[in-house]
Amino acid sequence: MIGQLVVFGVGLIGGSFALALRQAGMVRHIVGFGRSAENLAAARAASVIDEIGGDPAAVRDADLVALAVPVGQMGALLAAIAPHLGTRTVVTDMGSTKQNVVALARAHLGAHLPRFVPGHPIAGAEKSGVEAARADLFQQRTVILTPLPETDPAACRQVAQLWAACGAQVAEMTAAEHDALFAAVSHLPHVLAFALVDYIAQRADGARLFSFAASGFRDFTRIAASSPEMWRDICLANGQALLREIAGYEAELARIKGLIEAGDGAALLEVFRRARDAREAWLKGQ
Ligand SMILES: NC(=O)c1ccc[n+]([C@@H]2O[C@H](COP(=O)([O-])OP(=O)(O)OC[C@H]3O[C@@H](n4cnc5c(N)ncnc54)[C@H](O)[C@@H]3O)[C@@H](O)[C@H]2O)c1
Ligand SMILES: O=C(O)C(=O)C[C@]1(C(=O)O)C=C[C@@H](O)C=C1
Repeated sequence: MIGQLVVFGVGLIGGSFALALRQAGMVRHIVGFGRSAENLAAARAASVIDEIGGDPAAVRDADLVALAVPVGQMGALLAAIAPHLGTRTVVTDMGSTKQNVVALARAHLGAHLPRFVPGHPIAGAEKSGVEAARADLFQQRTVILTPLPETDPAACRQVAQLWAACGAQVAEMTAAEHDALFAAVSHLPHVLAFALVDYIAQRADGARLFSFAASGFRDFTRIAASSPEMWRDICLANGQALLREIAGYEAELARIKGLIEAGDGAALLEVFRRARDAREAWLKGQ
């Protein structure tokens, strides 16, 4: 049970974390900080938070500070809270990239670094803002923690217990492993979805194409409805790993293009069967 939780960024993820902890009876008082007064007022009205924060110095009374802002905002936020953190306060984040957040924590947290637990819930949606927050968002989902060699094991345990109370399974890996992995299975697909929609939208006949697009296009591009700011920040923060995955995908597309040019139906069938079987096996293993 934590007395005071301070959430920076009461959107889909920060709001869902607050709701899940409250529903689990794990928190007494929640203070929310944000950039948009309207979003914070909605969070207060929906009892996602108990209080709208004003001065970042309020973190001195917090048991846990959760950073759920776009990863491009983490540096300024860590710098703003660092001078005010109480010695017992644990800080965690929910950013989709980990090496940059860890580097920023190293740059700003000083002696407080061991009380920082980098994290990433592998759950979400294409929706943003507190209206999209749900108490059950993390049920049966994985949360990855990427503790540093310096991280206090007790702080790490506490964050893991809180995520478990939200219904999640907790896994640990290094920040570098995390960023390489999610470049392939999360960051690349988002870039592809945004790119496909933009490609169609920029064409002179885009409106006509959209008017005939159906469920295949809708399914492939659902995630292009995601927050542009969040995805810009992820692409910039994990650029190297993402560029490697884009190159790998380009090579795969070039192979398929070659098979179409050659009229090689047997080889196309083999690729598509292999992909369909791999997807089925992945879904069965979920
Ligand atoms: N959306 C997902 O599927 C998903 C999943 C896992 C992790 N994440 C990560 O969680 C974080 C939050 O994403 P989200 O989907 O909840 O976004 P969101 O847009 O729903 O919420 C982010 C909130 O942070 C606020 N904010 C932005 N800058 C701020 C600042 N400097 N100080 C205080 N508040 C600020 C915004 O006003 C917004 O309310 C991101 O780092 C994202 O990469 C997202
Ligand atoms: O379901 C979605 O809409 C998501 O994009 C969630 C998703 C992903 O699976 O790629 C997106 C980013 C996060 O960092 C974690 C999860």
